[in-house]
Amino acid sequence: MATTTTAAKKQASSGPVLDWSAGHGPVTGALSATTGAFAVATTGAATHMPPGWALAVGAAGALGHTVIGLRVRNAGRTLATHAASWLVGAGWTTWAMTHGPLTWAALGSLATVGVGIGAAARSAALFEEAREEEATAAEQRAIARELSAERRAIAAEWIDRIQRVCSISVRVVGVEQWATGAGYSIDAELPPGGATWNKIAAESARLSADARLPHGCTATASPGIHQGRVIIDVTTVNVLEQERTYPADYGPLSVHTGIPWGYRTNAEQILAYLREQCALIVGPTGSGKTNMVHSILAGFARADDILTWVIDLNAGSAGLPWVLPALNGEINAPDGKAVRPGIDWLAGTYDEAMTMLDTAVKVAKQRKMGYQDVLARANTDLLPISAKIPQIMLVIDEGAEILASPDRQVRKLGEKILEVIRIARAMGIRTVLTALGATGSVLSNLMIRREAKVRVALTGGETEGMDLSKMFPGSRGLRVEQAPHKGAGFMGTPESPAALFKAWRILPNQIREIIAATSDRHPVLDDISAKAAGPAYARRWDTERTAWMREQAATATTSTGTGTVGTGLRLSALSAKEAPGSPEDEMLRRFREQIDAEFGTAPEPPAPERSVKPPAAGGLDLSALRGEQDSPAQQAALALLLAAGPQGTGASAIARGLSAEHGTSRQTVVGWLRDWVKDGTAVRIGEGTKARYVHRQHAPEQPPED
Ligand SMILES: Nc1ncnc2c1ncn2[C@@H]1O[C@H](COP(=O)(O)OP(=O)(O)OP(=O)(O)O)[C@@H](O)[C@H]1O
Repeated sequence: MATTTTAAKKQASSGPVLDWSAGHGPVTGALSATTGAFAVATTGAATHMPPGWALAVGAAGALGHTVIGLRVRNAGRTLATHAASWLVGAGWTTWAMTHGPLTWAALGSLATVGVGIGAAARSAALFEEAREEEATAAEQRAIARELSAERRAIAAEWIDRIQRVCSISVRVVGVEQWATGAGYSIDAELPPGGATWNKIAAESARLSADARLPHGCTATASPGIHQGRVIIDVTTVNVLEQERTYPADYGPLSVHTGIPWGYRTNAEQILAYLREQCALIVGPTGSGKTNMVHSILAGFARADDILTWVIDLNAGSAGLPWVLPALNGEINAPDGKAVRPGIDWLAGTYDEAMTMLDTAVKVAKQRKMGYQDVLARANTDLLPISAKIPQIMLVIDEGAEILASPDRQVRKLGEKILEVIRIARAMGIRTVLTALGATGSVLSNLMIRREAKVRVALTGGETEGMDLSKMFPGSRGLRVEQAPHKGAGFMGTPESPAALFKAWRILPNQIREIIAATSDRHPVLDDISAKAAGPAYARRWDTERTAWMREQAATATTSTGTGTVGTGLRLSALSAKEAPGSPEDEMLRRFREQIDAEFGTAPEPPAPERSVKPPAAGGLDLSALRGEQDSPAQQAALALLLAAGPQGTGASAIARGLSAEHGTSRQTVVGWLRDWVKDGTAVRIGEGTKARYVHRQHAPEQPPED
C-alpha cells in the first residue's frame, strides 16, 4: 500500500511517464493514439484546460518519437509517420477541446483520424520490414561476393597454372572450399581436342611445386562427372603432420555404416566397411601400427553389432589395454554395474588362439545351418548382421607373420585363419590381419588378395620393404616419402581408392574412457552361435585361461619396478604371487561371474570341454613347457641369448634361429625368456615390442634382488 502511494506520488511529481520507445502495431498504435486523444480532450474540456497544451504535448510526442526512431535507425518514412500521428492527434485534441469532444463531428473525425493513423502505421511497418529484409540480403550478397571473389581468384590462378604446367586450357566450372579448412576442389572442363584428366594427374608434383604448396600438400587430379571434366583436389594444410587424437565422440557405430579408421589429407574421416571385407594392415616396427590397432579396436568397441576377438601372440599387447582396466575393476560405471572389457575375447597364447579359431569355424558352420530360415525370409545369402546376431571381428596382430611362418605349429594357426576367411564371409566373421612386413608372401595368397581389400600401409618414414604397388595394385603415384610421419601412410578400400591417410593417436586414458562409455552397448553372442561356441567360449575369462594376463602384468611390474606398465595401467594388484584361492583368483572368479550375470555373454556350460589344468603355483601355466626343460632346443636358445652379447635379442629372433633344427614356436621361447628373467639368467631391457633380453653375463648391471 505504502509502495503504491509512493509510486503514485513520484509519478505525480515527475509528470506523465512517456515511453518513447514503446512498440505499437498499426492497430494498437492507432487505438492508443485515438483513445489517448479522446481522454485528454474530454478531461481537458471538463477541467477547462487551455487547448494549446494538447498541441504542445503533441509536438513533444512527435519530437520524442523522432529522436527514438533515429536512434533505432528507422527509415525517414517511418519517422514521418510517427511524428505525423502525434501532430494529427494533438491537432484534433486542441480542436475538440475548443468545440467540445462529445459531438458527432468530433467523434466521427476522431474515428477517421484513428483509421488514418492505423493505415499509415501499417504501411510504415511494412516498409520497415522490407527495409530490414533488404539490408540482410545485401549483407549476405556482400559475403557471397567476397567468397566468390576468392573462388574466382583461385579459378583464375589454376587456369593459368594448368596452362603453364600442362599446356591445357581448362574452363573452371566450380571451386569448392572444404569445410575442414584444409584445402579446396576445382571442377574444370577440359578443352575439346582429346585432353584427358590423367594428363593433369601426371603433372601433380609440378603443379604442387608451381602452387608453392607446403610440404605434404598435394594437387591431385581425378575424373570428373564425365570424361571431359576433371576434379583437382588441392590440400593447403598438411594435416598428416599434425597429431590428432581419436575423436572424443564415442557414439554408437555399426558394421553397416562403416567404422572410421583415420583421416585423409582433406581432414575427412575414412571409413572401413567390413561386413564382407577383411583387412590387412602393414607397418614396420615404430610406424604406429600398435596405435592404429587400438584405434581400430576403439571403433569396433563403439559398434553395437560387433564382437571383437583379438589374437596377439606378442604378449597380448594389442588387446590387454582393452581388458585389464575392466579385469582389475579400475573403471567404475556410474550405476555401479560391472564394466565389460572393450573386446570380447583375448588370446595371448598359442593354445587360446587355436581355441578361438576353432570356435570361429564352429560358429560360422552353425550359423550357416541355424539361420537358413532367416536367410530365406530376408531373401539373401548374407546373414543379416544386427545387435541380435553380431558380426565377429577377429583381429590378429602380426597375423600375416603367422600365415608366412616357417614354424609347423604356427602354420597350423595360419591355416585356421585362412579357413575362417574362406568360409565365414556370409556368416558375419571377418578378420583384420596386421603385418610387420613380409607382405610379398601374404599378398601372393589368393584368399588374402580376394577377401582383404581394405588395406593400410603405415610407412612412418620407413622406405625399406614397402612395396606399395603390391598392396594397392592399379594405383599410381603413391610414394612412401609422402607419408614420413608416424601413424601416417596409405589406405585403400573398395569404396575409397588408395591415398594418403593418418590414424588418430589414441592413448590409454581414451581407451579406458571408451571401455566405460561402450560397456553396456556391446552385443551378446546369439544363442545359435553361443551353443556352437560352447564352453570354450563361455569360459574364456576363467582363471586358468587368463593367468597369462596376470603373468604379463606381473612381468611388466618386475621389469619396470614401478607397478605400472608402459600403457600406464596400474597392475600392482596383480604382481603378487598367487596360490589357488588367493584374492586374485577370487577377483577373477567374481569378475567372470559378474560378466556372465550382467550380460549373459554365453550360456553356462555343463562341464568344460577342454581339459582344465590348475594354474601352477605362482599363477603360471607352464604346461606348454612340460618335458621341454633343458631340452636341446632350450639349450640352443640359451646359446643364442649368450651369443647375442650386450645387444641382447628377442623371442622372434631366437625362434627364427631354432626353426630349422628344432621348429620351436616363438611362444615357447617367450615362456623360456620369462623364466630366465625370473631366475636371473637373463635381464629384460625395454618395453613391449621393443623388449630385448640380455644374458646376465652381458647385462650392464644386475637388477637388485629382493
Ligand atoms: N597416429 C599417430 N599420430 C602421432 N604419433 C603417432 C601415431 N601413431 C604412433 N605415433 C607415435 O609413434 C610411436 C610408436 O607407435 P606404435 O607403438 O604404435 O608403433 P609400432 O609400429 O607398433 O611400433 P612397435 O612395434 O615398436 O611398438 C608412438 O609412441 C607415438 O609416439
